[in-house]
Amino acid sequence: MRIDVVSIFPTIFDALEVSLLGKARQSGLLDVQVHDLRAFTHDRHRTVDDTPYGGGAGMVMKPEPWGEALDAIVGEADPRPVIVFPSPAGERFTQSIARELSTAPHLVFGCGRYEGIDERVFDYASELGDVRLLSLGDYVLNGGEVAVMAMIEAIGRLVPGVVGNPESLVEESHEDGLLEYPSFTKPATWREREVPPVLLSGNHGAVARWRREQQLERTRTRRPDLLAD
Ligand SMILES: COC(=O)c1ccnc(N)c1
Repeated sequence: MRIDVVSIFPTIFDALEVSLLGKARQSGLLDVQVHDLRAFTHDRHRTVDDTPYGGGAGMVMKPEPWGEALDAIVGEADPRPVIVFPSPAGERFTQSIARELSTAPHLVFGCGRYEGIDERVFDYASELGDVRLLSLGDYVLNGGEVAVMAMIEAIGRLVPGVVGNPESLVEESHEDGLLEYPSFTKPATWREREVPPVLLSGNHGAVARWRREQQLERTRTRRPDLLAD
C-alpha cells in the first residue's frame, strides 16, 4: 500500500518510523511518503493561507498549493486513490472504515490547519480520487496531523503482514461490533486481586462464554449506541 501525506508540519510524521509501522515501511509493505505543502508555493514567504471571504476570524488554507500538491502526488498512471481529509465535519472514522481503507492500493491524506481548507480543494480532489472527510470524534484539533497519525496506524495495522500474528486482530474491540473482553496475565493474585477463576479452569467453552458475556456487559454499559444499530 502506498500512503502519501501532505502537511505543513511534515516532521510530525517522523513518529511513524517507530514501532510496527516503521518495520512495515522498511519491509516495503507500506510505502509512506510525506510532502511539505509549502514545497508547492512560489512566493518568498511560502504562503499557504489567507483571510476568509465573507469575513470571520482565522485564516483559510489557499487552494493553489493544494491543487499543485495533489497533482504531483496523483500521477496519471495511478490507480484512483482514496483521498482522505481529516475533519471534525467529516463522517465518523470507525474500525469498519479502517478495514475498508486497508484494502486500498493508494491512500492520500491532506492535513488541514487554521480554519480549514478552501472548499474548492475537496471538489477538485474528487476529480483525482475518491474523497473522504473523516472525523475521529466530536472535538476539534489544531490540525489534521494527529488525526492522520491515528488513521494511518488504525489502517496500516490491518494490512496483511504488518501485524505479526493476524489472530490478534480478530478479538479486538469493534471487530465484531462489541467492545473487547477484559484481559489478565500472571500472577494469578496481585495485590489481593484475583484473576476470574473461569480463566484458570482450562474449560475453553466456559472461557469463551464468559468472554462473550463480558463483551456484551461492557458494551451495554459503556457504548449502548453500538447495540442500537
Ligand atoms: C483539524 O482537524 C480536526 O480538528 C479534526 C480532524 C479529525 N477529527 C476530529 N475530531 C478533528
